[in-house]
Amino acid sequence: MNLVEMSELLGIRFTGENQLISNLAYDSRDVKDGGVFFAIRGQDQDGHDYIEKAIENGAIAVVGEKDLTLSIPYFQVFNTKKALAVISNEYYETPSKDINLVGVIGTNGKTTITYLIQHVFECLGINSGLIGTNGSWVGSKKKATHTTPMSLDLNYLLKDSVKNNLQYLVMEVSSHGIKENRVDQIHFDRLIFTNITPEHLDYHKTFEDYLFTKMRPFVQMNDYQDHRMAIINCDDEHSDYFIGVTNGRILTYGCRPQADFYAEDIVYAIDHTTFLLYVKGEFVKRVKIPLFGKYNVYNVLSVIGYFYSLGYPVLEIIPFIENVSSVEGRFEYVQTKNGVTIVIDYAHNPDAIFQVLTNLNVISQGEIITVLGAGGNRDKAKRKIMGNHASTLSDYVFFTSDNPRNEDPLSIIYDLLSGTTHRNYTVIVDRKQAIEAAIEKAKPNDLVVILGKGHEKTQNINGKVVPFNDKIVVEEVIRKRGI
Ligand SMILES: CC(=O)N[C@H]1[C@@H](OP(=O)(O)OP(=O)(O)OC[C@H]2O[C@@H](n3ccc(=O)[nH]c3=O)[C@H](O)[C@@H]2O)O[C@H](CO)[C@@H](O)[C@@H]1O[C@H](C)C(=O)N[C@@H](C)C(=O)N[C@H](CCC(=O)O)C(=O)O
Ligand SMILES: Nc1ncnc2c1ncn2[C@@H]1O[C@H](COP(=O)(O)OP(=O)(O)OP(=O)(O)O)[C@@H](O)[C@H]1O
Ligand SMILES: N[C@H](CCC[C@H](N)C(=O)O)C(=O)O
Ligand SMILES: [Mg+2]
Repeated sequence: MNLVEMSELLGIRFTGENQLISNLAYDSRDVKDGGVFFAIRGQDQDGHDYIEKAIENGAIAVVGEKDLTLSIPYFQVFNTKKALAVISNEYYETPSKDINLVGVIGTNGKTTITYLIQHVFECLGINSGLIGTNGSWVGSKKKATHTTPMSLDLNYLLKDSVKNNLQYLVMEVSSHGIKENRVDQIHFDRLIFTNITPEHLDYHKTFEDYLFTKMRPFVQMNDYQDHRMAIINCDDEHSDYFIGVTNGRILTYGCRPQADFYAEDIVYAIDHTTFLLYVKGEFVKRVKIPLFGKYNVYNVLSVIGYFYSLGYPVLEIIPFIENVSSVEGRFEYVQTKNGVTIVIDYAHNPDAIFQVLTNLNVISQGEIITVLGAGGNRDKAKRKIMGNHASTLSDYVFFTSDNPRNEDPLSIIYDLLSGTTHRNYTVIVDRKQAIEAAIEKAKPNDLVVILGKGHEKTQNINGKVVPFNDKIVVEEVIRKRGI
């Protein structure tokens, strides 16, 4: 791509010297000789302040929102993130068109579903890639900075997937990703809707904005592939909105007979769940999944629906799902020699906490001792409800820290405590000590449920990122106590 071509895509008249673009960057530190720098107004910083740095690093042009006169060509646009999505899509030759892309959208379940889908592809011997919270895999493993990467990084990963001959790519689509224009221009072949419950209201301000943001890709998909299809959880109270905006074919899943993929008679155990599966009203079989809880039945139904939509017989897919291992940080558990079960799970919003704890109450034979914190610099409204669920659905709670970031850890904990209805808790700010105390308190048959951080390997305290992993802490405590 050259500057003239870029200007045409941006709808801006350009009469300067035409030059070839050698790279695109939205961070001045990533600009190389011959590159175009996209200046983004951020929450903490303003990319426009780094234009000089970008020029020093070799930028030949800048795209930005402010009214500026520069020593190199400057393209003023209304929204730089939107411009970056358009340009990076063209720069990489619309790679999303050249791969079967499935996007998973919803408050909870995205990482689990994407992992299950990739596992099934692997079992089928089909090359597939994955982009999500726990990293991306498009031929080689890459660490993720975001669940849904910036448009430029996403288009690069998609191009890489095409180059690596991946036939399918499954990706998590976060509401931040949609609102930050990271998935503009992306051609989804399938979309899965999991559920929507309040989350990220610090960013979206209202639940309606969160809902309409999540609906956007379903509307966007109407402009693209003819064989598009959406797989929608029809038990979610907002599912009609998603069904309503989708022009393509729709498959539904849920625990009501009206659903195309329907589960009933769910039986729970710590290490598995079974349910009767019906497809389009026909009984298929009792399915046994090595995953915990009703919410995972929903996740599995969506995966069955997805493969059905691709034309795979359901009975061919089920055995693969029945032999899956658990997703890192999602309901991973150990049983100690003294009969205590310790669960590590990524539940970090009200609905996830509610789901995990209500399901655990069904199987619990002793007490439930929960360890919970809430993220700093994030949605404050959810904390009270999280605290309420933890205290009403557990016998005892250790309220602690979970990435306080730049907030005072104690004030976050006070917000959690404001939702408690009785005094069945202790506050221990240090997460390691809280985990130790919870395990120490547990008697045989009790469940220790450590929520919120799942797979995370670090904790952000006072803006500093320090190594921290719930699983390693648990292993250390077990070893130290010889239990
Ligand atoms: C709300 C949000 O998404 N913020 C994103 C936003 O950050 P920001 O607006 O604060 O950026 P900033 O740090 O102020 O910098 C502004 C610009 O200056 C640039 N810059 C900065 C320094 C420099 O030397 N040179 C330079 O050019 C930066 O690259 C940036 O483009 O733009 C940055 C990239 O330009 C992102 O890294 C950042 O994501 C932050 C880290 C983040 O935490 N996002 C989370 C909330 C998020 O997106 N989460 C969702 C998952 C949520 C879920 O489902 O639970 C996700 O998809 O990951
Ligand atoms: N379908 C579901 N409905 C409600 N809760 C779920 C569901 N699936 C998983 N959970 C809960 O949510 C937690 C996070 O699950 P998962 O990582 O799959 O979701 P996610 O949508 O990818 O989350 P994130 O937006 O943080 O990336 C799990 O650890 C579990 O507690
Ligand atoms: N994608 C979510 C992850 C939250 C995980 C939890 N441990 C926290 O830090 O709040 C976010 O960035 O808001
Ligand atoms: Mg995720």
